[in-house]
Amino acid sequence: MYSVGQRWISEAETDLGLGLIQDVDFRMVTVYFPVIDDIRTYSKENAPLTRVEFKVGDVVPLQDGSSLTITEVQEQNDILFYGDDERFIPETHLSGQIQLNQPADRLFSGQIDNNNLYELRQIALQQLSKLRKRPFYGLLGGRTSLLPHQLYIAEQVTQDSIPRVLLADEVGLGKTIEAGLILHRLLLQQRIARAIILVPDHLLHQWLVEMIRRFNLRFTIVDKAMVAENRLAAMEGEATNMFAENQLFLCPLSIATQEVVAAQMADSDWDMLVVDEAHHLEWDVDGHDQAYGLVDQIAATTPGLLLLTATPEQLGINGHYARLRLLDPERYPSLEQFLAEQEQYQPIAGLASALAGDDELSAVQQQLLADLLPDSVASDDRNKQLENLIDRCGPGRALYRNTRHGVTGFPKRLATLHALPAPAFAQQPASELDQQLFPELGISGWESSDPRCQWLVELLQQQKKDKIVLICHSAQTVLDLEKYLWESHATPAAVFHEQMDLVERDRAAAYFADHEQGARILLCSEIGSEGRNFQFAHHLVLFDLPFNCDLLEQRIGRLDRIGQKHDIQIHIPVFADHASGRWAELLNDGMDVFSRPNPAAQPLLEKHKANILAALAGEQDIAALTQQLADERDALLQALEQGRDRLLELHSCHPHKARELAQEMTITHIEDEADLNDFIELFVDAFGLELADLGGDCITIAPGDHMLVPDMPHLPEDGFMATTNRDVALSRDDVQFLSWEHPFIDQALELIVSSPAGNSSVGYIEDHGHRTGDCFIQLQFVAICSAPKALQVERYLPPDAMHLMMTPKGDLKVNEPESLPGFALPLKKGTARGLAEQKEDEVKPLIHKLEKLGAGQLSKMVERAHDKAEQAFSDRLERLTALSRANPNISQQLVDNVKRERDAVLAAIRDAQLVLDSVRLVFCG
Ligand SMILES: Nc1ncnc2c1ncn2[C@@H]1O[C@H](COP(=O)(O)OP(=O)(O)OP(=O)(O)O)[C@@H](O)[C@H]1O
Repeated sequence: MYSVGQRWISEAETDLGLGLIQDVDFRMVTVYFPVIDDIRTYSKENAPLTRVEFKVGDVVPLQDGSSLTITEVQEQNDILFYGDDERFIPETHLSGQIQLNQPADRLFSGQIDNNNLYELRQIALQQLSKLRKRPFYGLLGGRTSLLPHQLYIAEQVTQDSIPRVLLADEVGLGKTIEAGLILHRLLLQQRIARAIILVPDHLLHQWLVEMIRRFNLRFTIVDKAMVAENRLAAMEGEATNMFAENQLFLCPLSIATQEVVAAQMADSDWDMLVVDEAHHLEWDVDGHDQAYGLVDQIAATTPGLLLLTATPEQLGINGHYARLRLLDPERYPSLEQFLAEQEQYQPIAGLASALAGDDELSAVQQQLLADLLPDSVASDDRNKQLENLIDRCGPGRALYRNTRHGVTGFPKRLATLHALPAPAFAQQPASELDQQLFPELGISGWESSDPRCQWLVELLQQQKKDKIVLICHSAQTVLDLEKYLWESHATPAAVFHEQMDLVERDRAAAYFADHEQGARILLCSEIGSEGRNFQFAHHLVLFDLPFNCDLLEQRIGRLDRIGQKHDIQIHIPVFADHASGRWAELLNDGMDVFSRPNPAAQPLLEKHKANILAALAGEQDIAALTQQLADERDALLQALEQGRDRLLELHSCHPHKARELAQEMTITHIEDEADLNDFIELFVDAFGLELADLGGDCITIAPGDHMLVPDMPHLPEDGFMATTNRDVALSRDDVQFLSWEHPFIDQALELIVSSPAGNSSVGYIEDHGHRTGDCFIQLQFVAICSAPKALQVERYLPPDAMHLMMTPKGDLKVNEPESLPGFALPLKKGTARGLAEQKEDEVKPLIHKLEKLGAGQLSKMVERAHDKAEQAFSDRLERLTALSRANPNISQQLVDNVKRERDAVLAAIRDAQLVLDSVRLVFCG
């Protein structure tokens, strides 16, 4: 078969050009590829090579740069000689640049793909088109349950431009997941490439793991070693920006605020900045902290900004305003205006609720609607009116907050106060608040006389096997308690406090999480009260109570989060007749902070701070104050529920739409799962990978011995375990969750459509009603737009642009591949080649004719896509323009951005080209 000097082409890597056989032995064949000036050695048995033979009429380029129009072909000693009227050239002299990857060229030069590969290519094209058109593309591939409130936010904020929003869902409702969904979608759509996440130090690894495990997003951690290396390089005169090498970074706040790191970070270009626990960014009229300054600086030049906090007002309303200002400076020009607006939401919320509930509008509400939305008052569409009202007159488009009230399905919080006698050290007069609330601080050996310690031991005994999280104010208390439990009762505890380094903290959390061997109790200082996931436990001990209701909410939120399956038992040991006992009573009976997240609590604490402090010190009647707080709490809650919070709820999650979206996505996922399983089987088979069924909906995919493409990205050397079943993926971290959005599948799709694999094929059908030997010609065209992917032009002009089929009788079928009478069956390669050669003279001109016909359809296709895109953009623009007139929520810059995007999309559509993607001849057998 193979002879030295012959020209062959690699079927899998056609971009290598025309290869020259250099050596053949009894087992191997060696081919030199001039284009890459390199050789490849293949086993003779199954080399993916095709012999290249040109024919009379072909024009071929030669090594000397000239070309030859072939008029005669001769063969001597297995080598072809091509001649025209003047010369005869051996095939060795042909240029190596020749690339036979066009479908028709491949078909008639014998590079005929297996029918399965052709089918696979069609599936890949259709699937890519389907994915690109999906409004929720990028939100299905995460290893997450499809929760309506999260999907709604992620879809809403990524629809138009790159989001700048405050994700302020109550604790544990999934802000990290929402941020992950948003990042995943934007990265997949290539609308962003460079992102940095700033996190409190103790949440660094949790973020890293969540991003990889759930979204396959690999972030580079900025750590001390990286900073030291950068410093060293600078000292050696090789200064570089440490953020230049990679695209996705996770940086602990303590490192981000170091001068040299902050400077390099601010000097880098980012597409997205994410800040977790953003309430720590401190701002006041008089100044701000370093972290706020850094975020302010980066936010000014970065298109996307996500701030995450469950307790936006934890450090005061001013700070909340300042963070909103970072997101949208034009919407929030001054603190005074912001505070004034807070007072005016009630009538708007009343109107919004009436519209949402389809209630009859009162005369006052009708007038309000006319005043607020003069352009949509006449509309019958209540949904639209509601949307417009929330858009234009709500607390701002930058703020999203889901609450348990809206999301539902959470377990109960059951708090028990345990009044214990105050030990002697706690009865000393204490002027400082900290001394009153945390009397053990600074007292050595306190644990031996503190009844809370013995009480804790008893609690551990009572709860038998259940895990317990204990949170207290200080690291020293944690250490003392650990010692006490171990030395007095041989009870090991996991500890988590600020004096441990990050690795030790993660190890401690893992030790506690371990079901079999782990500790039963985790002792945390206040740093354990933020962000961490301890929902596998349902007993929480609040060993002391901080003077901050939002902080308490954060503590309880460690257990009361998505995934919690039990009611949460909150145990609160306090001292009777003591500040700690009085504080617990005020919190429980006055402000009601333990039974549910209570938005009225922190404002009440701030308002009555002086009286509360006096009551703690025993200088004021506690019963009267408790009653006053309870009365005001109910009134404030009612006002909030009827005002700001109601608007926020309506804006953050339209329950009906959110449910519909989640349902649609669930159905799509089920369909996807079936399609994807078929695709994986075909792909693995066609590309020479190994697939094994492990049972329980799990498979392994591994490299095979005869891979079509030697190095497949995202395919580890020893393969990987995977599942397409979301429930299995959610319960098993050791298997990858394969979806159409998984990088391995995404790469597989790209690999198929960007290579010639499957673009020329021959098959046959039985039971066709035609003469044996007749053939159907199938041509698939793709639309190519040379526009950045970020513009997502494919939403309007999907790649699988047109399918043409000519029947043996000469009838033309447009976009009806299913009208082929029967499923095309594969032929042996030799038979397929013979049939294609036989029909070449007849079919080649027909293919050219069909190609021209296809090209003629381009203008109509472009026109349709243009109209569709224009319509979509005009809806968006109309809304934005109306908003910007009526409400400062929308800046002119946003309108201009959308216009620019529209112009670029329309231009790309106008310049689209139609290209023949694949050809198949289907013979009637
Ligand atoms: N859609 C989901 N599917 C599966 N698990 C989820 C989902 N959403 C959230 N979780 C899990 O619920 C827990 C809480 O989620 P997350 O950490 O995102 O909440 P959060 O709002 O950021 O919490 P916090 O207010 O404490 O910072 C985490 O363990 C997370 O992995």
